[in-house]
Amino acid sequence: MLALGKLLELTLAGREPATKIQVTTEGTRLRWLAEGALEVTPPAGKDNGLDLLLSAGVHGNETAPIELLDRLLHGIARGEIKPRVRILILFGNPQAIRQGERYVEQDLNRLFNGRHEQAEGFEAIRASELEHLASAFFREPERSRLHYDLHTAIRGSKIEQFAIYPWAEGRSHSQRELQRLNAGGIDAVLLQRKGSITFSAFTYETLNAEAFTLELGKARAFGENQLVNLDLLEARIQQIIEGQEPEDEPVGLDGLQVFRVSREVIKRSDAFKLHLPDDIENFSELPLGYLLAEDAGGATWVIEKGERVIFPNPAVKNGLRAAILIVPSNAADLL
Ligand SMILES: O=C(O)CCC(=O)N[C@@H](CCC(=O)O)C(=O)O
Ligand SMILES: [Zn+2]
Repeated sequence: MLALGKLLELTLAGREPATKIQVTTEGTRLRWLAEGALEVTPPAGKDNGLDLLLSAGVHGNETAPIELLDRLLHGIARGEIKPRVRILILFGNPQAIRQGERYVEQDLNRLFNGRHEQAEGFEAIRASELEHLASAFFREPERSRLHYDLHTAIRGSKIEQFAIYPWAEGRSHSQRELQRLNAGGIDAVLLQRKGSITFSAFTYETLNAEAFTLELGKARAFGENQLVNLDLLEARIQQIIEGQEPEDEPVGLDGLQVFRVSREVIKRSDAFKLHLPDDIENFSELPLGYLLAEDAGGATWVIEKGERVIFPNPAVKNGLRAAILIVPSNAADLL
């Protein structure tokens, strides 16, 4: 295997490769760009016009998606996977990956769309670097742009694998991309209704890519991901990379559950209290009228009809999202 196929090993060791460019016998070029960042270019004449950004490890303790990208890159570096698309592989937060932590100083996935300019520390610098790497990668206007930012969640989930679809004024949802995801084992999509400061929101809103955060199961340490089954997604990503997606797939989104964001619960102060058991699962429906959270100044969040909760986390810093309330939706919301 070409040495640059060992991007994860290099990243875990905090080392730069001696050789920055390598080419497989078939002519696929690997180029090391920065820590945890590698560009793959298909052989001349074999490129089908898609630019595919695959990121994982934006949260350092979410290892199953990092292992997935490592497997795909090994396949490419051994010549077993034959790319027909340009690919940018990014391990988002190398320092946090080495430490096995969600983040070191601050949540990298709250520093995009310029938010890093108002922050300090190495995660702010990394967010800026990731924005530059993604912008340079998606530089050709006539090519298709697709970004999957791969994550796992802190807690268990009633729906294990789901996508978060960012929002931008005037943009419609791509049925093709949703169908692709559904074929890759993604069972639900959550539609955002406003702009955001996550990595996928940056590539969607600012770089005009089709972009999704993909939640793929529960976060565990390296080597402990036997319960996270990524077979369908891995097979689909490999098909996208090789330009080999089936042409005769049934059209439709019948297998995909649709939710939309009802409200975000923002923690305003140290007085914030979230009234949920520690083991509550994502997508749990809460009773109408339930007092979900309280904050300084008498602020309260009371559950409205049909609301379910995902990503509850009272430990976030003040000013950040401590939970999302969502409601079931239907294809009519897929504009
Ligand atoms: O399990 C949790 O509480 C968080 C899981 C996670 O990291 N989710 C992403 C979602 C990003 C998005 O909203 O697109 C995050 O919180 O950054
Ligand atoms: Zn995450």
